[in-house]
Amino acid sequence: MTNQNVVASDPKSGIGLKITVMLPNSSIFSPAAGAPGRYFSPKKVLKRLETTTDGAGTKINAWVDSMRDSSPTRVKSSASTLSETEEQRSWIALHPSALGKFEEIVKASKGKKIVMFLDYDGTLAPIVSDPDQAFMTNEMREAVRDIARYFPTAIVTGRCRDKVFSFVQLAGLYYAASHGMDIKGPPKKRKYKKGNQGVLFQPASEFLPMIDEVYKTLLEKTKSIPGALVENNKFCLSVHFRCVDEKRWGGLIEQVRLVLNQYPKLKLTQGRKVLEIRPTIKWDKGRALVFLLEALGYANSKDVLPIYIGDDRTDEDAFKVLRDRGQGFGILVSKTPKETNASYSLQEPSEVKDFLRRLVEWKRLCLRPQC
Ligand SMILES: O=P(O)(O)OC[C@H]1O[C@H](O[C@H]2O[C@H](CO)[C@@H](O)[C@H](O)[C@H]2O)[C@H](O)[C@@H](O)[C@@H]1O
Repeated sequence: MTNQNVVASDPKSGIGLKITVMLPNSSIFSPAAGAPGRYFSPKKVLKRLETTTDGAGTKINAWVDSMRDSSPTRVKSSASTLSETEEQRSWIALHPSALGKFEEIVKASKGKKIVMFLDYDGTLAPIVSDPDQAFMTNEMREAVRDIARYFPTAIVTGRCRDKVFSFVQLAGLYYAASHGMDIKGPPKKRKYKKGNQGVLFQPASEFLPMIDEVYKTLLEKTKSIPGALVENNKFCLSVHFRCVDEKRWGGLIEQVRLVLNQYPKLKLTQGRKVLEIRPTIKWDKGRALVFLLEALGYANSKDVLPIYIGDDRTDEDAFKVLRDRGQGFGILVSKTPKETNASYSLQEPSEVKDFLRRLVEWKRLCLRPQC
């Protein structure tokens, strides 16, 4: 257990109260309580302190609260002092539209090679309730294909590689699937050894049998929960709760936690209405981005401008890498203010498509002889 500061605002007086509460230590996943700048009503704080626990002592209610927040964590500044519009305005000032600041972005790329990193769900394709139906539009496919003609481009996704390829259907890209644990380059690259069919890195291969076993167990354990869906992403698993009645979220997380208690080498994280199970190895989308930059010959290079576009909590690892390196830009796809390490924002996949098209147009103009 650790002490954490939670700021709760009294609904009547509107006064913010700073309360120190004990929260479970979790190397697996820290529910959002106590995150900087987050505000909770006293009722919500008390709810968090309820003592429903699973076998590992983790508070189920804290998980359910966190599941409600979804991904990434919504910014909730003091509701009593800031209206939603003001909140939106101050967030946009910090994370302006990448379309509005397009000139600023391309100016920063002067003398540098742009490398594009694109998340899939929520970025290239809109969020839908059935994960098997998350198709991207043909217009988006064309925009990605054009982008990849001018700039090295990688799809960085939690999905398994075959699945995301069946959606994207573009061969000339890098694919960093299963949250970056399955990285493959374009097929005809001679740069990589013959025979490896373009596979560059699979840091979690030893976990395959375990992931498969947990997949089967979770299918069994969750089958009585209507709407619950377990997706096998090869090196990781997704347990979807988008179609599960909120009253049953507690039961679902309890089942998942009970199974995972038997597998200390797996960890649980959270995405958009999804629980994600992954090996505890130190690998994420941020590390995959660094790996790909190195594979492309840009290790420690100042001549590169990586641009990463994503919408999810897992994309924050990549945004953070860019921020820490002071290199390139993260662009968060979100309509609402969220805690993020991204520099810019776009509202939805259609804006992502517009941004990609503008980059292509700009590059074509630059390649003209008079430019
Ligand atoms: O890294 P990503 O490409 O963003 O993948 C993250 C997860 O995306 C998918 O789930 C999300 O999209 C679904 C379809 O729109 C939606 O139903 C679900 O609620 C979202 O969480 C995918 O199904 C997961 O396996 C990925 O981990």
